[in-house]
This record gives sequence, structure tokens and C-alpha cells, in this order.
Amino acid sequence: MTLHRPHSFNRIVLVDFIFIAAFVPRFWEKLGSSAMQAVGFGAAISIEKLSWGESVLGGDAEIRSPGDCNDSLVKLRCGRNARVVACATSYSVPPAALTEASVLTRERYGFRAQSSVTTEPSERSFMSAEQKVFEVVQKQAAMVNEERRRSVMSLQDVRSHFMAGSAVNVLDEAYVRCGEVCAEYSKTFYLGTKLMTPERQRAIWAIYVWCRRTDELVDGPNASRITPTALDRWEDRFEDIFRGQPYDMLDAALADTVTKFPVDIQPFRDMIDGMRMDMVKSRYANFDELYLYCYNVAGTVGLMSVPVMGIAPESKATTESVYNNALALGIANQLTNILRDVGEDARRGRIYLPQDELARFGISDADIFAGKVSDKWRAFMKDQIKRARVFFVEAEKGVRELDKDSRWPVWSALILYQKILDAIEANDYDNFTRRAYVAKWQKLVSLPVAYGRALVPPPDALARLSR
Ligand SMILES: CC(C)=CCC/C(C)=C/CC/C(C)=C/CC/C(C)=C/[C@@H]1[C@@H](COP(=O)(O)OP(=O)(O)O)[C@]1(C)CC/C=C(\C)CC/C=C(\C)CCC=C(C)C
Repeated sequence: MTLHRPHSFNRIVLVDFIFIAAFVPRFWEKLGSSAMQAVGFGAAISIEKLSWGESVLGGDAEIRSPGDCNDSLVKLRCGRNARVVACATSYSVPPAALTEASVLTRERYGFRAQSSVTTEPSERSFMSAEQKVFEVVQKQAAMVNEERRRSVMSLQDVRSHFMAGSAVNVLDEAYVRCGEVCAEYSKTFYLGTKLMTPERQRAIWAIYVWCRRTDELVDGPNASRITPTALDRWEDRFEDIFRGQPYDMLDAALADTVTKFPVDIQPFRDMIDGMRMDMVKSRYANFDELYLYCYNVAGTVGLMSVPVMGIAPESKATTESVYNNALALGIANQLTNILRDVGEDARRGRIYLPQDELARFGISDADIFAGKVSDKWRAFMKDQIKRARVFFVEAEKGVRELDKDSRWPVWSALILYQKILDAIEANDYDNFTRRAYVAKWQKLVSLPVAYGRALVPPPDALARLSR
């Protein structure tokens, strides 16, 4: 992911950072002890050495997942009837450290860390990441089907809460600012939203800005100073948005958006979880683990966006299938980003590639750190690109089903990201020293192509028209 950010946005992130730092207890003291913090919030603890029922804190917490929990998500049930979710990773944290970390977590936060993808001891712990994510998709789809509105607080309440004492229409200004941020960061997304109804356009901007700010915390200029506790603060602040109590004007735009569209809270929480995972995890044992990460940081964007973009009234596709396609686009985009950024990530000591597949191709971490473009590497990359393309194909099925005004930006994003894969091939798979990018002229050409595709109505509707 890009490291260079527009200055104005850096300021926003800095304000967030100061906010987080100011409110996090002993924030500065904890700098430098990141390993302890990493286990402290309980989001990524390896429990390889513990088995089901084993007591971690002399009865206070115990592993509730049966058998070997090596690559599953497990739930730690705690004395206070609250939960900490641990995501098993390839890291080994000795049980002693886990004990300490759990105590630390309990004292500070009353075990409030959570995740959507927790497992039940008997059945869910053996599910693949895809199965777990599918449950989130089902929930979001059901929410849209039932036309349930997130009316925690009405628009009027949000306005009056946030605008107390102010003469100007802060909410309108907030949306304008969201649009500016979106335009600064992604001209293509921004341009694409221009065809949407003003209400949808503004809502996508608000979601975009929240995602961007969340990503900036772990990937922006202040990332090295952000701790898991800072992310906890960010999550608290996010929960307030859904309660209709925004902290700043950009949050207010999202608070308003979630009262107008049936956007579920879970994908947002899951994105924060993904960022947590990213802070402590630098290897992915297999594709299942990588898939979960991609869902968290990018698949969630698809799930957040579709309730706003809308499904075409003439579409015959099920809501669930469209959400699966949206999820596929997020996964495809993230996999593409990962393949493009292998060299950049390696320089930060990170390898977002399935370790078992690397081993199968005879590639070691050392080969990656050395930036070796061997035949083995080319063969491996071909395989990874092929997989990313499968997700793109899956996503394409859903773009056609979207509301007509929403199809253009999504086709644009899809075509542009696909072209990054072509660029990796054109670079002869050297993603260590050459950055795969889409030239400006290619971007310009893809816009009318995307527009043309967007004119095509959903397949079933097309069949009915031709009858
Ligand atoms: C029009 C449109 C595509 C709308 C989506 C707008 C939106 C809310 C975007 C948020 C993007 C964002 C800031 C996510 C934070 C996490 C993150 C950084 C994810 C990576 C994006 C690109 O990152 P970055 O800008 O850093 O990349 P560069 O390094 O600068 O190139 C991701 C790779 C993922 C973004 C995921 C999507 C765009 C998925 C969008 C899916 C849909 C809109 C669903 C479409 C519906 C169907 C049915 C297919």
C-alpha cells in the first residue's frame, strides 16, 4: 500500500493520533514494548502449546477450542463473563506471556476486545476462513433483505447532537470534506461516484474516509507510533459513531450515513480487527489465513459499499450472491495489492504470501528478502495471479447486478486493479525492484470502457428484454 499521503490528510491523521494518544492510558509508556502490547489486546496470540480446556489464568481464562488450535480462531472465556478473542498465528508466545498479557488486558479494558469471527468450541473452530466470512455476508444480506434501518439515532438527532451551538450546516460541510479527501486519495473512485445520486455519493465518501483513516493508523506516517491500545480507542470512537455520537465532523458524516442506509456494523469492526492482525502478524501459514486478512482489510469494503450502491431493481440475483461478489472484489483487489507490493513489504520484514505454497515452489523467506526473480518465483507468481483473477471473475458477476448508477465506479476499480496484474506480468514478475503500475493513459482509456460495461443491465433483465 502506498506510503506517500497528501499533506492535508496527514494533518487529519495527526489530529486522530493526538486524540488517541491523549486518551490512551499510559500510551507513551507503552511505546517500545510492542511485543507485550501485541498480546495485550488479545487479537493475535499463538496458543499452539495449549489445548482445549487448559487453564491460562488459574481459572480466569481458558482455551475453549478443542484439539490443536494451531490455525483457528479461538475464544478465551474470562472470569468476568466477557470475552477476548485470540487469533492463532504463526508466532509463538509462551503461555507465561499470555498469562501476563491477559492480566494486563483484564485490568485495563475489562476484556472488551472482540471479533466477528469467533468460533464455537465444537463446530466453528474447524471452519475455514471462507465459511466464517460467509456468515458475515449472510448477516449483511439478511439485513438488506429485511430493509432494516440502522436508526440508532435519527438524522435530526445526529444533526442536533453534532451541530449544537453552530450556525453552519456542519453535516453538509462534513460530506464536502469527505468528498475532498476521497478526491485527494483516489481520483478514480471520486470520479466514479459522480454518476451516483447525491445521497449515495456522499455516503460512499463518508465510508471511504473512515476506511482511509483506519488504514492510515497502521499504514500512514504515524504508523510506527500506533499501538494496539490506540486501535482500541479508535474502535471505541467508531462504536460511538453507530450510537450516533460522532467525535468529529468526518465521523458525523458516517453517523448520518449509517442512519440512511442498511449498513451493518460488523464489516467495520472486522476491518479494525484486520488492522490489529496486521500489527502483529507478518507471515501467513496458508491461503486460509491470508484470505481472512484480505477479508478483514478489503472484503469488508465491499460489504460496506453495496448497501449504499444498491442492487438493480430488475436484478434477479439473490442479495447474498451479490454480497459474495462484492466480497470477491475486495479480496481480488487486496491480493493484487499484495502481489504488487511484495518487494516493499519484504523491506518491512513482511511476507503476505501463503508460506505453504511458497515452500511447495521451493521458495524461502530468504529468497524473498534477497529479491530473487528465479524461474521458481515466476511459476509461483503465475499461480498467485491466476488465483487473484478467479476472484475478479467472481466479482464481475456481481457488478452487473448493481444499481445502474453504481456500476461505473465499480467497473472502473475492477478494470484498473486487474491491469496491475497485467503490469506484474509485463515486468516479468519482478515485483521486488519494479513497481507494477497503470499508466495515466491506461486509466483514461479504462473509464469509457467501464462506462460502456456499466450500461449493460443485469443478465436476467437482459434475457427478459430480448424475449
Ligand atoms: C467505487 C468504489 C470501488 C467504492 C469503494 C469505496 C471505498 C469505500 C473504498 C475504501 C478503500 C479503503 C481506503 C480501504 C482501506 C483498506 C485498504 C487500504 C484496502 C485496499 C484498497 C486500496 O488501497 P490503497 O488505496 O492504499 O492502494 P494503493 O496502494 O494506493 O493502490 C484495497 C486494495 C481494497 C479496496 C477494496 C475495494 C475497492 C473493494 C470495493 C468493492 C466494492 C465497492 C463492491 C462492489 C460490488 C460488487 C457486487 C462487485
